[in-house]
Amino acid sequence: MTEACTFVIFGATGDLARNKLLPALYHLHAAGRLNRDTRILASGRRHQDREAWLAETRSDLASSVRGGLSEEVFSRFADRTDYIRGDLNDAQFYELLHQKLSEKQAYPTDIAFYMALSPADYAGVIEKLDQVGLLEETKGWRRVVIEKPFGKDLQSAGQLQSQLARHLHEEQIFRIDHYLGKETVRNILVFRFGNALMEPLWNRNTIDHIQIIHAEPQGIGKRGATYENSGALRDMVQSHLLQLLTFVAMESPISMAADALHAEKLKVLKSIRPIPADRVNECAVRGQYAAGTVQGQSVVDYRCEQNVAADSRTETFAALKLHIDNWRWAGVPFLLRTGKRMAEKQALVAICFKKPPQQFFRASHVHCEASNWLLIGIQPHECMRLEMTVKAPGEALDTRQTSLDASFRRADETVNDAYEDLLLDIINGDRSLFLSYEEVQQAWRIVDPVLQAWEKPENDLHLYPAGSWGPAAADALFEEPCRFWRNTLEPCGCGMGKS
Ligand SMILES: NC(=O)C1=CN([C@@H]2O[C@H](COP(=O)(O)OP(=O)(O)OC[C@H]3O[C@@H](n4cnc5c(N)ncnc54)[C@H](OP(=O)(O)O)[C@@H]3O)[C@@H](O)[C@H]2O)C=CC1
Ligand SMILES: O=C1O[C@H](COP(=O)(O)O)[C@@H](O)[C@H](O)[C@H]1O
Repeated sequence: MTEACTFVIFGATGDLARNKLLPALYHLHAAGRLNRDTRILASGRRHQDREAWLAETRSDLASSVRGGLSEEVFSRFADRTDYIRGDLNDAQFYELLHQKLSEKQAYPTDIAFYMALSPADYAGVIEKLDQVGLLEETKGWRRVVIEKPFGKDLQSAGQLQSQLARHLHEEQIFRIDHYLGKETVRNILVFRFGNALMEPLWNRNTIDHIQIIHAEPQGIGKRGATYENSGALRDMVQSHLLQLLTFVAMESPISMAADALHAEKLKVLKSIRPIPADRVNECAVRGQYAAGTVQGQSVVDYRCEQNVAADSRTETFAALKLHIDNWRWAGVPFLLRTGKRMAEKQALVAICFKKPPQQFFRASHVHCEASNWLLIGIQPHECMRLEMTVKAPGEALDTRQTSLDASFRRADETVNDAYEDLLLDIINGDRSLFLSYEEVQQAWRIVDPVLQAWEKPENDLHLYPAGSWGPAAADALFEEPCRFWRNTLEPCGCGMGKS
């Protein structure tokens, strides 16, 4: 049970709120994790009143919540909620909001403001909240949740940070990256730092390269206008994939407290070698989906999606090769890849170990010697799976791949969605899984040269058919012939024994 507080959601009619935040709050409510006095004040433009907003919310939840919607649970959830309609640019809206939040005993005085908005709106909303006194902490705490991306490049992130710092102190700012709330992602920390076995292997001596992959069959839905200003590099790589990289690559922190984690993650980001402007094409590949078939459904070109320019050069696919210049990782490429309208949903970290120094069993392999892989499946399948070479039964010394699975969930255990755990952290004031500004700044430093190069029309944009694994050009990021993208958790083709 958490302490009573008020959640004000700006953008409660948008994609994030409807698909992630409200389901997470519903689940927390259903599980008895929200204090009975906790209240949710949703705000948006599209719906006239609470009834209209609630009807849509009910229908959204009915199609998304685990185990199906319970009318009884929903009715009590609805009792916690209210809706306020208004335009973010209208000063009067904030007066109304202030009045509502001051209604006697209606709202707990500890308030979290959630910015489920386009990044361009954050600073203006915070300034106006301050103008009407809603950020004063005299009667209770005020926390502001900022969604990614924090700015659109290094310079705008700096401006946003200065604007926020005028109204908030750092402990009030929760820069959220929902990937850090995912169960397997947090398990990376336990797997690495809770097992003495892994540490001696976790470095350049045994690891050949590391892949961090996110693929999704979905397109951009109704987010065309937002996505056109973003693209895959800003939408996924600058935030989620680089954060995953920090968990995989960081040194052991002195504790799991926020400051200690931030410090180690920051060291990794600072150690990433800058990509020189004239070498972007060697280290980065961008793509855009063309019409195709995804999971049996025909889909249109990205350029034919709603609110997308007919000549758009926005990337829906990005792949990047990075190097970390430190003692542990020198010479180990980190390959990051994300795409929309890909063949399957797949988020995973694939760690490829070096091959044994002597190839005793070469004759038994079809394509090339097998490597050991550690597959960290984030979604849809959560796993920690080590692929090993073993002897195939029979007279000859033939080999095959098998896997050791370190399952971390019993069949009867359910797992919270990332947003559920992160919302609890916000209520509890725990910032360890939220980002420091310095981390955001470093992440922009890494992607900025690529963003700038991609603004130039002469730099390649590779079209890929929807339903594929992206443009073939991304294969060229591997320097050696026997390296390949791990698209799925299926055992890899190499080293499966004689065919
Ligand atoms: N969608 C996702 O899966 C994820 C999104 N994010 C981040 O969350 C943020 C929001 O994204 P998303 O929900 O997809 O965006 P949407 O475009 O779907 O939603 C934007 C919201 O802002 C509201 N809004 C816009 N302008 C105004 C205005 N002038 N006055 C009042 N309300 C306004 C809209 O209200 P209305 O519709 O009523 O006009 C809508 O509720 C982004 O920063 C995104 O990067 C992060 C993780 C995942
Ligand atoms: O932040 C974002 O993440 C989603 C993917 O999140 P997941 O938890 O479903 O993997 C992505 O679709 C969206 O474009 C991006 O803004």
